[in-house]
Amino acid sequence: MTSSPTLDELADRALAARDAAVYGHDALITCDRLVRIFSADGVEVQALQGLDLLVREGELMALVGASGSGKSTLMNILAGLDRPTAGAARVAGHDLFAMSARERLAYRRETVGFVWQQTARNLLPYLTAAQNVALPLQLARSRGGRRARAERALELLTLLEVADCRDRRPHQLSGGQQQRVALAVALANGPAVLLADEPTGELDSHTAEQVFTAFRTVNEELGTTIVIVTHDQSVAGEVRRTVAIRDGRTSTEVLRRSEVDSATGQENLVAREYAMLDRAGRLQLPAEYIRALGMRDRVALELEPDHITVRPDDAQDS
Ligand SMILES: Nc1ncnc2c1ncn2[C@@H]1O[C@H](COP(=O)(O)OP(=O)(O)OP(=O)(O)O)[C@@H](O)[C@H]1O
Repeated sequence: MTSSPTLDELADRALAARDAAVYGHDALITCDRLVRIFSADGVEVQALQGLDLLVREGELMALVGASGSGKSTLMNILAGLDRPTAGAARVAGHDLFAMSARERLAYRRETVGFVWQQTARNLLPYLTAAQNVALPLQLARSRGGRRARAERALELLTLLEVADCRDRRPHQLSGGQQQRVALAVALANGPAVLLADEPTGELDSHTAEQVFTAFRTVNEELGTTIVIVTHDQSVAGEVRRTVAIRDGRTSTEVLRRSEVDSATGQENLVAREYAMLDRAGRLQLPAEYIRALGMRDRVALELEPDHITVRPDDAQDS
C-alpha cells in the first residue's frame, strides 16, 4: 500500500516543479508540441503534428525531410508568416502564437532574416544589390541616414564577397551572386536568427558549395544562428547538426564532431545518429531500422544498467 504524501512532501514537490527548468528556457528557438492544420475543401491536413525542436544561440543547423514532411510549414511559422494551430513557438523571446499583427511585422523586420530558394522572393528586380540591402534598413527606420545605410550595405556585401556587384541589378548577377546578395539583405538589420529554405536548390554543386560557405562565414563571423532547410546532402553533411522531420515531427538527428586521430594526428568529422525522445517518453525509430528487423505493432523492451534494448516482438500470441 502506498501512503499519502505529507503536507511537507507536497510543498517540496510544488517547489521542485516551480524551480524545474521550463522546456527550452535556454534555447533561442523553441518549438513545443507545435501543430499546424490546414483545411482545404473540407479536408484537413496535419502538416505539423506536435513538433518539438530546440535550437541554441550560435548554432548552424540543417533541417531535412521528405517532400511534404512539414519543413516549409515550420519555416513559415518561424519566419512569422504563418501561425501555428496549437503548441508553442518562441524565437529570441517572441511568442509566435500570441504576437499581434504589429509585433509580427516588427519581428519579421528585426528579429529574423530569410533567404528563399527563388531569387524573385529575395530581391527586388529594379533595385541594385546595394539598394536591395539598404531597403530593409530604411523600412526598419534604423538610425543614420542614407550614407550610413550605404556603408552598412557595402560592409555586408564585402563580407559575402559580392562588393563588386553592388551597382548591378539581380538579372545582371549569377545565381550564386544573387543568393549571396540575398544573404546580405537578410542580415541587414542584424537578425538574431537567419532562416533559409533550400537556398542552394537552384544552383549547381560548385556554386551551392560557395553559397553554403557564405552561410558558414556569417555564422562564424557574426555569430548569427542559422537554420537551413535543404535536400542537398553536401550541405546537410557539413553542418554540426542535421535534424530530420518525418510526418510533421522531428524524428532523428545527426550530430557531427571533430575527433583527432591519435595515431596520425589528423582531424576527422565523426557523425552519430540520435533519435528524439519527447517529454511523454515517445521515441520514433528510424524507418530503415524498423524495416530491417521487420518490426511492427509491438516491440520487446529490456532495461539494462546503461541502455535499453529494443527487439522485434517475440511473444507468442495465445
Ligand atoms: N496552404 C496549405 N493548404 C493545405 N495544405 C498545405 C498547405 N501548405 C502545406 N500543406 C500540406 O502540408 C504538408 C506539409 O507541407 P510542407 O510544404 O511543409 O512540406 P515540405 O516538407 O516543405 O515539402 P517540400 O520538400 O516538397 O517543400 C503537405 O501535405 C502539404 O500538402
